[in-house]
Amino acid sequence: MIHLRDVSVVVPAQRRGEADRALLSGVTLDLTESRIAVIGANGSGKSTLLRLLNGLREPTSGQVLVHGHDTVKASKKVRSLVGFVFTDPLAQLLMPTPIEDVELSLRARIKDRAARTAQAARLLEERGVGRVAHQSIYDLSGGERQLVALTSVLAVEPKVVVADEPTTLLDLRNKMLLREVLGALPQQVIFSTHDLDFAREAQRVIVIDEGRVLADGAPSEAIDAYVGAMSR
Ligand SMILES: Nc1ncnc2c1ncn2[C@@H]1O[C@H](COP(=O)(O)OP(=O)(O)OP(=O)(O)O)[C@@H](O)[C@H]1O
Repeated sequence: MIHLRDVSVVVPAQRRGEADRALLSGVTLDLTESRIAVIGANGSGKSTLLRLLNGLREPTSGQVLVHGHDTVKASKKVRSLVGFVFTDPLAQLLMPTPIEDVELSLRARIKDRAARTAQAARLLEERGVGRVAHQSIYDLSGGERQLVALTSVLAVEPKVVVADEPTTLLDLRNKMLLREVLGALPQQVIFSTHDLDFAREAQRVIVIDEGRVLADGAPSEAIDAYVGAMSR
């Protein structure tokens, strides 16, 4: 459960004479549903919103609470509660091979090395990427990489998974597979997407426009509001 209270994110002017720039303005949201999609035009503020949810970005004003923990004051706790999946898995895969990457995620919970390796192998197997466990991450397909990144994120057993356009770089087959995998997770999943069919699978859709919430509610109504706004 995540609550945003009158959150704004403002970046200071880069040059003299320029105004400060608000990336998000006065956003208040109670994120309680188990599947929430965030949609909006390029540059509308979707990534900025999602990054607030695990403390990757701090609000300039207002507050973000994750299961009661303030993302600024309790950033370490919040990062353990919220796993973040990036559009490009290479942005988050830190180790040369999948098995090492998942092992790294498991380091805090499993001290014994052999047990950790065995668990990493089991988790990769469960996600259908066991056969590439020892391959270089650079030799994996985009779909395999995204599944490995997700395996590493899930290895720390977060309560919430936040995914920033997780299917954008994937082909149709892998898009479908990842949608299925995310759909089956027991965790709360909050994702941004430009794929309106994917957004329709959520219980709730939030439309961001120029840093503000333009619409928020059942998928069909929120998507209609978005399409209407984009057609104007
Ligand atoms: N650190 C920053 N400093 C200045 N501007 C920034 C910063 N981070 C993001 N922006 C700007 O804020 C706006 C919103 O960016 P954001 O990445 O949240 O959009 P988005 O809705 O996720 O876009 P897309 O669909 O293209 O991924 C963009 O115009 C971006 O250039």
